Amino acid sequence: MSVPVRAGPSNWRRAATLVLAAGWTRPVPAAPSRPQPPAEGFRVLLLQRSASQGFLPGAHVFPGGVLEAADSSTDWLRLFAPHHWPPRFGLGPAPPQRAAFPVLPNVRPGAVDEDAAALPDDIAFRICAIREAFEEAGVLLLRPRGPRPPDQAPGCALAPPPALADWRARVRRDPRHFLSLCAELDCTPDIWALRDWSGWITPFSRPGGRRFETTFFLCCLNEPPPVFPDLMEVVDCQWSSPSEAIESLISKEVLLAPPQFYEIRRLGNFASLSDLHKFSLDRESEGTERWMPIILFTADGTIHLLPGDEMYSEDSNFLENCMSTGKKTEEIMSEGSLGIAFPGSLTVIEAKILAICDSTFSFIPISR
Ligand SMILES: Nc1ncnc2c1ncn2[C@@H]1O[C@H](COP(=O)(O)O)[C@@H](OP(=O)(O)O)[C@H]1O
Ligand SMILES: CCC(=O)SCCNC(=O)CCNC(=O)[C@H](O)C(C)(C)COP(=O)(O)O
Ligand SMILES: [Mg+2]
Repeated sequence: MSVPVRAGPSNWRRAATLVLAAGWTRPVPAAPSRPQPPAEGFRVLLLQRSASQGFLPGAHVFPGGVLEAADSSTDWLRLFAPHHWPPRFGLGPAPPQRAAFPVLPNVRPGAVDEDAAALPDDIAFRICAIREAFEEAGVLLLRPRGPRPPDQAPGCALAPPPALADWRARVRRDPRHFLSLCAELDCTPDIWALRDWSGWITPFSRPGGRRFETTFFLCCLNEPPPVFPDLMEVVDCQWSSPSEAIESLISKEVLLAPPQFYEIRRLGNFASLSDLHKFSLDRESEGTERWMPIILFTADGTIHLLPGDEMYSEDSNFLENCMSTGKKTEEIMSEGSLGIAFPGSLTVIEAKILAICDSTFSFIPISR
């Protein structure tokens, strides 16, 4: 095993993304390719990125993007007052910080002026995810200003505002306008509907490659809201059950990057929206895991290793480097060195099907 590339430190972008899961009770139209309704009873929103995007062009992702200074602005305090205030804004106790590999350098260029007063990250990243869902998909996760409702049932999105296109253009031009939109509607971002879910750090792939430190939230909605792709950053959308999304990946109808693939596989463990919702509430006190895949270049392909894989190494060297091997992907897989001995992992057959994608994926347990 060698470590071929030495690179300068990456330029980290802090980002947030939102897994929107909606109960699905509508009759599914019979289509020859998909005769069966999904077993899961819920679907997740996937947005197709424009082919002209600099990062993951054409891929299907959850709504999300980079944290803007406006998301952390203390101007939000006036809107949340008098019902909610720092540090938790009614979110409940802060989840424990889990010791995590890797520790990123504490350099956060561009995102937030560290000298200025700012909202706590837990709030700012939620506002970011909600703003991005509005910008990219026209989905408005707001709730009327006022005390938090006592129950924690799945939420619902607000109807899109009249002049959606104007507001969206304004917010895209200047993210501070998202606060103006909320004020005009006498609402706040529904930060309480978002559950901490996971975190993903873009692996090192090449010097100067784009790297994100992305916080993933889950939001369960009783019903799928209408979606209006912005037709710029995002060109298409679909509500897919986890099994439909994986089928589409295997048949190459969609391209999913490892974090989206892994999270969708994991969502496939839940039979209903209420199971998923209950799970997301129950686990909140445990804190989330934040993972960085390590890219392993084989003689004929690429493998993304994940924590738990036999070859995964918690060595900070791999923060800015890949692994490489002279062996072929098939050989590595047949050696079982990707953690396929773990119970609940993808079967070798599924793994081989997935290997026809440009990258293969890690085969650690996709468990709850
Ligand atoms: N009309 C368009 N077509 C393609 N990409 C667009 C676009 N308008 C904005 N984008 C890109 O979408 C990204 C914004 O993503 P987000 O707001 O979700 O963080 C930016 O990418 P860059 O980061 O490459 O500039 C931006 O350039
Ligand atoms: C080299 C191959 C890869 O990088 S695979 C991993 C790609 N994904 C991530 O790094 C983290 C998850 N990313 C996302 O959810 C989104 O891509 C995003 C929200 C960071 C996108 O941000 P954008 O500003 O481009 O909309
Ligand atoms: Mg985006």
